[in-house]
Amino acid sequence: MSVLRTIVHSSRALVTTAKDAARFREIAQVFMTHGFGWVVAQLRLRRELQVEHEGEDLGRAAMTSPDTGKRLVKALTTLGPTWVKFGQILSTRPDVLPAAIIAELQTLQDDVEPVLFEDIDGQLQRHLGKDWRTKFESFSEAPLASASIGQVHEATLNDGTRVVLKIQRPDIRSKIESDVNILHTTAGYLEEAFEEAHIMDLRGMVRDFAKSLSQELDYRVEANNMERFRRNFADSEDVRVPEIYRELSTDSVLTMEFIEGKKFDVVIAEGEAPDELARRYFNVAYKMLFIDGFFHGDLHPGNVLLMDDGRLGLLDCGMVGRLAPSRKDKVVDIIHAVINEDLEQLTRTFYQLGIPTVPVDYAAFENDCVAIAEQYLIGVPLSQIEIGELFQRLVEGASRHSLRMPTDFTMMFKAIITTEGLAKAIAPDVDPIELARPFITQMVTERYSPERLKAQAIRDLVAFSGMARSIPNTVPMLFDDLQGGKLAFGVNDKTLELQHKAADFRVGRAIRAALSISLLVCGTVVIGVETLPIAFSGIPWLSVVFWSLALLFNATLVRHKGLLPRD
Ligand SMILES: Nc1ncnc2c1ncn2[C@@H]1O[C@H](COP(=O)(O)OP(=O)(O)OP(=O)(O)O)[C@@H](O)[C@H]1O
Repeated sequence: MSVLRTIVHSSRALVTTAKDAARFREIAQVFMTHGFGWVVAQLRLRRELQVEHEGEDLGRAAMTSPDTGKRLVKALTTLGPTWVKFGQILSTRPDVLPAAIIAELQTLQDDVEPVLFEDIDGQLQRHLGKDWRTKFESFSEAPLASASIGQVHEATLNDGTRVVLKIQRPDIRSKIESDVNILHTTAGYLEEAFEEAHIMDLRGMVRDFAKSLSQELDYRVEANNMERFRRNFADSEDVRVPEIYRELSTDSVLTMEFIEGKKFDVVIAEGEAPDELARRYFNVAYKMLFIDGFFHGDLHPGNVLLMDDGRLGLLDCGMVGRLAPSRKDKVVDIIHAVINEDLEQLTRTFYQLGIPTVPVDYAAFENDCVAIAEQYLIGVPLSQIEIGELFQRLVEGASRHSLRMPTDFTMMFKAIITTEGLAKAIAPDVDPIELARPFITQMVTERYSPERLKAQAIRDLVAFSGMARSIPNTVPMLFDDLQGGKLAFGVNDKTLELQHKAADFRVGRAIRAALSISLLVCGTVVIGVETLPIAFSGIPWLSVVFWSLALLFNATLVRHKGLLPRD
């Protein structure tokens, strides 16, 4: 099993191998040289790795300065593709790093040497066969582009079709695996040394990162993504996704249709774009996000081409995001709340989406989020609402209350920020919310469509009947546990503490629900008894007592402010 996959499936830091040790030392040295000696010192690794302290040390206090961000960018660029990509992922996490550093990380670019053609030739022989040249009428040995994982070459098939081949650098897989291994080990050390790293589940972040890199390293995944985009946009006149030539593609070589066009960053720099282009771009991005729930994870201007016929050519589909239907419902709630300036609903939905790392004080969280949302929404015309920035600030706000956003949502927010930024750069007057309206309407219609409601009702019924069947067994067990004192928890770990509190809360709720139902039933039976000839004048009062007790138990169910019931 590859190291990347091991990391994806393992929750413990791996002990680095002897081969990794030299690289580990090199990485620590690079960070020290760029002013991060204090981190290495805090991890108590200086002596172990035998690294020397060179130059100025920025110290922890400088964490919010742009200079720290610039130095971090230099260190990551020096360390190569894995670290550049991880930096790019961190740049989408305002809940993890201060805004000044995020702004610098957003400038991270690959800075790589092209691969020699003899190495490319070796890769093509290994993957397409020794006679690979016979499969092409012509093949351009000068690269069209050289990126961190692969190099792109132009070619012509024997039937005259223009194609490009994305060919992986020969040694990239093992280099990335070794670096991710080190990154994972370092994340474990950082979690032990810094509480923030622990709260943010840095190892979990590295695991997600390893998963997405292992997908980027397998070009068959990119081919699948492209084919899915092609299906989703089969009827669209707005977009063109390159066709894949499967017989000339493997996990390390991707052969696809050549898309002739001008990159969006050039279009923007030339300043010649009509509003219609921004509209097209929004239509494509909104359909991916809101209708398909399957979206391009990196729709920056370098990955979009403007074709001669006005269509948009989509490139680099290795990283994609997904939103399940239930998540899309939350997006509807958020946008609905934004349009209606309903700050309470906006806050509540963010809370429901977040993953708490410690028990959350909901009232304080709500105060903070409402204050943030007010700045962006109240009195601001719809066309001028900066929705991406609002989400970013809300994610930051949530993190101050130890609420982490799930990865699919941070990816979605990043996609919205990129879309908004790009479309505004093309046409500053375009109104993103107005353009989103038809998509939101369609999402709402789908959400309440008879088919969806019927499917949901069936799912609820199945879940409810399962629960009803288990009540006769679980309620007596819960009473036994309660009497035996097994429901008392004594946990120090903050994350576990929360989970246990939530479990405790659910168990308590189940018991109170069972008791109140029993009391209601008792009250009703007693009323029934009262109607018998041997009526006893105290019985109606007995019923009132039972019902009042039932009410009292239920009232306690809704008093848990800090742990609002989640869905
Ligand atoms: N189908 C295509 N048609 C025309 N040009 C293409 C096509 N695919 C890629 N290119 C060119 O190659 C460049 C790099 O391709 P791509 O963005 O897919 O690589 P990358 O994913 O950035 O590489 P890496 O994953 O190694 O960072 C593009 O910016 C574009 O100029």
